[in-house]
Amino acid sequence: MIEVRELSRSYGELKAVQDVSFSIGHGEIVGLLGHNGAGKTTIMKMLTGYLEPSGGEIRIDGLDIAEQRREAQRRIGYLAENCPIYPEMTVLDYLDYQGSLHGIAPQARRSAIRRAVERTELEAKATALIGTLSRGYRQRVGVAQAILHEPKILILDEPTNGLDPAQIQHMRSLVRELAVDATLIISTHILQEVEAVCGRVLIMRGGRLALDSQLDAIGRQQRLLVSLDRDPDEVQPILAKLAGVSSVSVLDADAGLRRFALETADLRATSPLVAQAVSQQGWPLYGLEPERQDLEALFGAVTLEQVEVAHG
Ligand SMILES: Nc1ncnc2c1ncn2[C@@H]1O[C@H](COP(=O)(O)OP(=O)(O)OP(=O)(O)O)[C@@H](O)[C@H]1O
Repeated sequence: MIEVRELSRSYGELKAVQDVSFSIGHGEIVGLLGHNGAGKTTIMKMLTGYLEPSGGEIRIDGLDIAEQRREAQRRIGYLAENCPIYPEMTVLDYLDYQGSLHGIAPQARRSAIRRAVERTELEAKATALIGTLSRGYRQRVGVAQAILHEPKILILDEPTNGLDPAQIQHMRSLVRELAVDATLIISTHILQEVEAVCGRVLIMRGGRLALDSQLDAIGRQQRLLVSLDRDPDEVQPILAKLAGVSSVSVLDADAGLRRFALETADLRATSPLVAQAVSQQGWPLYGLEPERQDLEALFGAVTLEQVEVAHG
């Protein structure tokens, strides 16, 4: 449904997005995560055809966005980060205007607007001026605009940004409801957002795709964290050769202590082997524990500068 191959975008010297590839199937809800400036909005603008890539290819439903931009855009609904909304227009007038931009014929527009207003629960505010609405309602107007032409793909840039907890709950249930008959990409830097609604996560770091994983696979990953006061050059050859250990990397370092992350198929079997090897070397063992493997831990690990020192 969405195919992205080696996508890049530079702003002058700055490489905002570099060689990003992924494909997203029908009905998936994908969270695009990353710190500020990681490249999320730039990717979304390219996916929606509003920004030209410097390199690479995007296909929407088989259509090359560079060659069939209009056709591709008909399949996409987009809530931009700071959704440009006209404060002096009423909700209905704004949706009518957006409907015309989406190419919906005047006779079909009325029922499309009614449906979008119902789905976003905007009935009570339909005749209000947009400038008088709370942030939560304005976001709903943005979503209503994005779903007017019933797109197969919805791209929402920070849909809960600036909302209060009740509005966030409402937006989350709306997103889940929209996902019943559309493919969704949601950009956010809020991890709970992704955990609450997404099935898969793409994590960006410095313009590159650092991780692409199903959320249910994340809990199953097995890593053992070992805290030592030794150099990676010293530790790596010893730990990497232990039975079951497939890689050893430095997770972080603090006050002379390094945490090494060991990938292993069997945490239980590997732990005593590590303790034994460390003790045989005469190294003090400052910590030995399974990694807390939730999205937060994973996000921290992949967005930190991670130093890979070995692959067994
Ligand atoms: N029009 C522009 N001109 C120059 N640099 C830009 C432009 N738009 C974005 N950038 C830069 O490109 C990088 C990626 O920005 P982008 O907005 O895609 O990140 P983001 O992950 O969406 O961040 P945020 O979470 O803050 O919205 C940043 O360093 C940003 O400053």
